[in-house]
Amino acid sequence: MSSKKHKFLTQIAILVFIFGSVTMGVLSLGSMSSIAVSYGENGPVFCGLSSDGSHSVTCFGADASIVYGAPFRLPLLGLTAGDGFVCGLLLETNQPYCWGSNIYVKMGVPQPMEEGAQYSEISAGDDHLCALRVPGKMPHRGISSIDCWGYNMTASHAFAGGIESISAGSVFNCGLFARNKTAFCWGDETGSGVIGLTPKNVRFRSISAGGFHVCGVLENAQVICWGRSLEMRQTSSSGILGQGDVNMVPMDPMVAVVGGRFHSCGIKSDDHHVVCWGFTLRNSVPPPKQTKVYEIAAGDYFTCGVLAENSLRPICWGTGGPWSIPMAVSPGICASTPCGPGYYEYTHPGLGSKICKPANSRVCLPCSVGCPDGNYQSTPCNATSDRGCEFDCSSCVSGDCLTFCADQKKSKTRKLFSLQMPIFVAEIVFAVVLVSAVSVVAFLYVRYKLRNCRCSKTELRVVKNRAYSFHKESVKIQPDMEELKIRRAQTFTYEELEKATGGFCEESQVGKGSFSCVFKGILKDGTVVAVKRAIKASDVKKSSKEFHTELDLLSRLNHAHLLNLLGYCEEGGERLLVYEFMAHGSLYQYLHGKDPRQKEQLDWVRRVTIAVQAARGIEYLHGYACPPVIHRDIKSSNILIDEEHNARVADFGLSLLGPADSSSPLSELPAGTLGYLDPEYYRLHYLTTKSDVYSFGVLLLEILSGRKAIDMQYEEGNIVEWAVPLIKSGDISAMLDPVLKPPTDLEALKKIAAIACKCVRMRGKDRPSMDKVTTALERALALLMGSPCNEQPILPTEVVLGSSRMNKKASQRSSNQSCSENDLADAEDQRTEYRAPSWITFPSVTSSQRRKSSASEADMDANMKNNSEGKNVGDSGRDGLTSLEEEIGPASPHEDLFLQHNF
Ligand SMILES: Nc1ncnc2c1ncn2[C@@H]1O[C@H](COP(=O)(O)OP(=O)(O)OP(=O)(O)O)[C@@H](O)[C@H]1O
Repeated sequence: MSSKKHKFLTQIAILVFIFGSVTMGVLSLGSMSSIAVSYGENGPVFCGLSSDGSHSVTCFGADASIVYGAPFRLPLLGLTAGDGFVCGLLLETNQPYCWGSNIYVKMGVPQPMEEGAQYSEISAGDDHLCALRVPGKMPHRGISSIDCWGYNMTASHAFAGGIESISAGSVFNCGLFARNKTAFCWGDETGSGVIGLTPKNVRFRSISAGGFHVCGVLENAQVICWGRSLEMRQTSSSGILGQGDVNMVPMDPMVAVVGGRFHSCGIKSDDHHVVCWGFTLRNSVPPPKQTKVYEIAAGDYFTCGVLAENSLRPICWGTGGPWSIPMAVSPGICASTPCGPGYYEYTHPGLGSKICKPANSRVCLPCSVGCPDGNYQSTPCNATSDRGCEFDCSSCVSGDCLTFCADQKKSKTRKLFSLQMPIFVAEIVFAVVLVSAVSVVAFLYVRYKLRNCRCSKTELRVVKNRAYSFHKESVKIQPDMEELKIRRAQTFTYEELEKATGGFCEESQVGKGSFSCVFKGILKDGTVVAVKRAIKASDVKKSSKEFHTELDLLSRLNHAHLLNLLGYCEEGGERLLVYEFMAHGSLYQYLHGKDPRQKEQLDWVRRVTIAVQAARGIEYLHGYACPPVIHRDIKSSNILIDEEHNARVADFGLSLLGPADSSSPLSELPAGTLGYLDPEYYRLHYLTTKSDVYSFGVLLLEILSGRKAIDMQYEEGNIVEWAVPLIKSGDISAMLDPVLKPPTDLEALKKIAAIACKCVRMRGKDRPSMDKVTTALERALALLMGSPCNEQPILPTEVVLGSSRMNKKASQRSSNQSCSENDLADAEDQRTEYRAPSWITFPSVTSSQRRKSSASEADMDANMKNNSEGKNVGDSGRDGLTSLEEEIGPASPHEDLFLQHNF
């Protein structure tokens, strides 16, 4: 092979490899990107690769050694930056070239570790640079090499398995394995405190290191962060830093994240807007609102992005950097293979594909997932363009949407008018003539009929009264109609839903409940939905109440683990609710369905994850909805599993709005499902949020044992009566689902069983509140997933939930503290420490509302202090079901009514 050809093929191989890593959107403090932000004594410097295809770099900022040292004649593939220096990967040789002033990193090409070594990606930390070697150039197959230069870092590292990308933090580095997409980190653990916290067995799309933390985008596009930034809370009291905790990640799905010193920013996947969290310096410029970006890169306290518009202008925020950057930069790094699934090829309307120099190379950008609120997807993402979204004119909320729809309506009307004017006029004339003729005939007929009619005074009064009562009725009807005008739910016609479900045919039926049948349907725009059709009940009033309660509740509630109501239809006695379709049915189907393989699929981690997610949904109903909502029918058939295998709490048909003070009882006729029903509520009609806690406890036992709540094929048919004594005797293996192999360490499941026991206590006030249950379950899940220590519950919790929890004290506590303390008790002590502020997790409620709710729980807890909360599960003799009569008195006279109602 000629050397020219060899060089050409090598370059293709390099570009192919680069494509694999770069398109994953790994940009950060030091990762490679088309833009980079350096920081240090002289302040931040922005560098960017030109968008004209020259691959030349230009820098802006106060540090002259970087601005004037930039090798603008050398074409670069990508950039990365550290403290006082910037590096680029040379397009021709695939070797790093650094410039600026940092005594630890050599300027110019860093000495290659091996003669002729070529690199696919570079990433800079504070005082070091790491580079990932091109696999073809490595001596051993299946071994990846990463070379690092700089302070305490100069070494060549070999890793078993392909590495997809690397990202450098302040004094550490992380990488992502290509095969199983798990993260690994190495470097100075004492200085960073990040390495030991790296989550195991968690699959990432991309990771991105910041100063002392790392954030990663999970496969479901949720972001989790881990690291030591919490300790900077101390620094904040000195007045240097603003508030914020980088571990408290917004719930929004994202396509990319970057890490700054103690903050991170991400690009939201539905609208590509920037979202930032964590510490920022006081008086810093906030991140841009409602601004779409293609790419972002962070320095220490300064972050920049590339505007997603034709100008491709950089935009920056934070502290101290250059604000005006008069250049157009490339929206990403050039790759030589076609964009893979989930990516599209960027084309600039003016420049076309001139952005990339190597022949047949292109910039691949990640497809957006979903559309912003109030929009629907009009076109899917394809090889050359992102998905398109259009305003949904049937559910306009924003001003933009209203203007757009009004304009559209106007232009449609104008078009229609000009095309159909003559027909229209003829139709109107015809209609007027017809209506006049009918009116005249009707008038003459009525006059003829009434000619001999004389009303008595009594008759007149009756007529008057009727008129009055009609008026009264219409007055009463009005608010009901108003009630139906729900902000988010859309109205559907019966015909639309009939079509969507193939005429409600048997094949499309996916489930049946006591009040309804559930059908799978496909709407006109291709959205797959579940249509819940109310069974025409003889007691119409009751089912109407169900219908309206559910509508009202669902349209107001908003949480990742609640089932979203999309719309409704009420026509001619038919009542239908339209929900998101849950591709994997219900937890009940998994646990007790006919196919035993389904049950096996739910391994322990999956089961506990579902429990945690369901707990979060219920916790939201209790603690964040205002007034609190009591579900009243928590059971496995109401826990649905979505496409991504996340749990969603469904069926609010039996929900009641709770009293504002969640500890005060609501006397209602008991409703719910046998086996899950809180004995206190059932017997005394004493309904609080703790009734849901009881049902949730039963659900936990069901998840652990794989048994139904009531299963008459066993001698002991009631799950609580069977499982609780076994757990209390310490024989947990006897109650675990025999279908699954028990985990090697039973500790986590023991903890969950203990939580379940507490939930099913006889007295509501002795049961933990849902937020405590959630926290305890999350800690158990962390343990199950093999977190290094369950003192750090953030990682697996975040991993699974993609949500944010904060752990104020975790980093302050000594690391040698026991990992096996009673979790629920711990959780109770640290309740406030793990609580994410409501604006992140639950945007529909204010934190003050949350605090109020927590306070009322705290009051309750104070009363409970002398109770069994602090006791070991095993020593609470009063928990036994045999003490039911003694504890809550005789059965209520309404018991029969309850049975009729439910069964
Ligand atoms: N959104 C959905 N997507 C997919 N399947 C669903 C959806 N909603 C309900 N189902 C299926 O339909 C079944 C019946 O649901 P439904 O809410 O009507 O009754 P239920 O909760 O099982 O019983 P009950 O009404 O007696 O409480 C569920 O168990 C589930 O299998």
